[in-house]
Amino acid sequence: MWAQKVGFQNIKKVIYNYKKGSFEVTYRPEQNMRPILVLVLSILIPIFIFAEDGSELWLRYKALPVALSKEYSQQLQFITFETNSPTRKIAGAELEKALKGMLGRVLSKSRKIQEKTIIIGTLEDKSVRQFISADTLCVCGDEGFILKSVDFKGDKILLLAANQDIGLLYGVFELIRQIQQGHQLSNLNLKEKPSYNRRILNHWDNLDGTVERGYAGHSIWKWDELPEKISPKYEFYAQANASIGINGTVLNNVNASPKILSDEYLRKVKVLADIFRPYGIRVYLAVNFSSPAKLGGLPTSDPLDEKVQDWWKKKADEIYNLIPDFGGFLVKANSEGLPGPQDFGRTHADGANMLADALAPHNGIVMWRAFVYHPDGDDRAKQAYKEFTPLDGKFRSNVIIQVKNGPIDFQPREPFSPLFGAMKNTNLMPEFQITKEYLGMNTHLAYLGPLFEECLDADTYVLGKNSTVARVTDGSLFRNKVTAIAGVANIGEDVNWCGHQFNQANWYVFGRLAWNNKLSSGEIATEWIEQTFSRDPEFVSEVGSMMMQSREAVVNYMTPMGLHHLMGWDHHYGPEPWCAIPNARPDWMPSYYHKADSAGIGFDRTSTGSNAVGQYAEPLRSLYENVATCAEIYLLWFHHLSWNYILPNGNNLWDELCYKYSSGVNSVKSFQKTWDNQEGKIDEERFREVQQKLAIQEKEAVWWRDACLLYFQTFSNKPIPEKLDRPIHQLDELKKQKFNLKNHN
Ligand SMILES: CO[C@H]1[C@H](O)[C@@H](O)[C@H](O)O[C@@H]1C(=O)O
Repeated sequence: MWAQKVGFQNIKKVIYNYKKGSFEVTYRPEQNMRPILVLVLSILIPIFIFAEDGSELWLRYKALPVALSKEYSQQLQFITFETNSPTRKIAGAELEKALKGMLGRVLSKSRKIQEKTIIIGTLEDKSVRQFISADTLCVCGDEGFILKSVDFKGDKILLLAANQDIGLLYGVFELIRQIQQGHQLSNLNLKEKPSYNRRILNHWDNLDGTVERGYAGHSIWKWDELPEKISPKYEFYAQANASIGINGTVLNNVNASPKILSDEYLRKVKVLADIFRPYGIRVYLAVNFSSPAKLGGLPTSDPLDEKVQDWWKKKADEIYNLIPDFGGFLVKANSEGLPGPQDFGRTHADGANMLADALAPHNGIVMWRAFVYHPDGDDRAKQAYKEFTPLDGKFRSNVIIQVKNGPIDFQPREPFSPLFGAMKNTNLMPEFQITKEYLGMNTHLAYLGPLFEECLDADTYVLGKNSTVARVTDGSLFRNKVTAIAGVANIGEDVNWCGHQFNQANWYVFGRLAWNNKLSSGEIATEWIEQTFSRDPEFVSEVGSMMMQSREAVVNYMTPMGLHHLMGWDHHYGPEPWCAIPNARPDWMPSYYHKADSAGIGFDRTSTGSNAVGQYAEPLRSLYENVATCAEIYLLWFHHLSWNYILPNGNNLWDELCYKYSSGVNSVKSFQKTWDNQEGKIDEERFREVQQKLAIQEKEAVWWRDACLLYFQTFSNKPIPEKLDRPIHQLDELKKQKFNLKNHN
């Protein structure tokens, strides 16, 4: 009836015009209701389709409170900025869009410098040269910038200066951030230079569109559509990355298909590289070491074979012909069944150097992963160090060894990998995992800022005190020319990009720490919340504190006190501490790691155990070795302790484990309350989505607690302390449950 009244029966088709941002309606002959219809559709349908969903990430540019907006509007009225390059155009457009959104106005372009102006440019711009010298700018390097308030005829104006256009784009994003957060512009005096030269996302995206350990849907790279069809997401991806300083992306999985280097795929890669270039983002590819044989048809892929070397050289030439600023290769070799130089009796250095020689004429680099372990009977945690330290100094200068933050595999908590600092004559870069393979994937809320920070700030002591992982890898300790940091991306084609609204914060914090490894994860959380959700001080403080506790909560309900790898061996999601598959690799089984028995629990890595402590520099080695000085967070990583072992707080080990698991569950319950308090402060859609996920997280935290405590209790034979909640599950039932990740996500 109603539809008939407004004339819906007359509509032939409705198309959304992306460029105009409105709907176009085609009618059948009678068009008497046309104007009303257009109005109704243009208002209602966009609201329905484009309700808040997280797709804009942190680039929302919401209107600021009137008073604040007025204040900024008074300070900023004119802009002097020649937007004469693709990067400058992007920077100019972004600033305009942001100011329109936040202040409801745009700046007037002006060539003449006058009060209330922002001047943006490099030393090529006369307006900038008036205020700054090459000497002052040289501290910013190629990508940094200076953003400061300068005196002008008794007034203050803003200056954003850089050596290169890309620095201007980064500076514009910084200025937008400052305004979004309501900071005073008149006191601004920022001199920025990124901590690492290469700040790279690693996509574990397969060519068939699936993503290894990806929990946000399929890959955003549409290989079957490229090079002809270009998704609008590619550009938004570049923009989001540039906003946090990421300047490189490895497009494909480290478990690499040789096909990525085929002519067909390189043409697709070129299209992406062209889109990313003005955003300062270089493309890199993960390569399969057997490509010469598998793709090129050679009889071998031996790195010392001249034909193989020649094949790689020609391949590099072909790539650089298409993509002149191609970044280089990422290689997973002789790891988890992948081919590598050891297949031919050669070393990692032989393999990496061969590729490095092919890339060197084009200034490309090789990122060679140190994620290696073999079921050889020795402690898995020791293997990368054992395999790589003898090769120190043997790698070419354009090779960098990519080392996971911990010695095992992206666990909720691990001590830092002992390789950091142990190879003083080799470039080394940290690899973090942004996708939360072992921390609840797209369901659990866990902000990884504190995890990344814990590793970067950890002191390796290799050159005495303050030899942190950050300084070991960013060139400040060993003066490396090639510096880099990588994060395994959590991006997919889900509407909100990352599978969980709060997973966006992990992409964000990775980028911000890669840009400046001295920032604190708490500061970054605040920035992210203010841009993504709200500037309401109560919201920021409550949600910020929830985020800051969230990773520790996961540690507590999954793997407290240094326990690790208790997850199901294949899905890595839920608890399976009992898992023992006959004939499977022992180092994939949880029992390999917890070593629970009637005497106690934990992995003895002291000098009388596997002696993994021996790989750390003094005084760490002794601190870890001695149970009395080993930090409680790493206790069961380094020690096998009796259930009766008494901790400094007076609890025995069993009781303390029970308290820790319970406290993890209680934290999640408190997160639920915190979040419920925020109702009405943000849009309904994202509010409900997070609320529902927290409810699942609470259930699963209880699942984790019960599974681990009930199972370990079969060894400890001790009761759960009186004060604590009782398990709600039965161990037998839990063991029988067949967990299927596919049904879960
Ligand atoms: C790409 O493979 C991954 C594998 O899926 C993952 O379970 C493990 O964490 O690490 C591997 C790696 O880092 O190479």
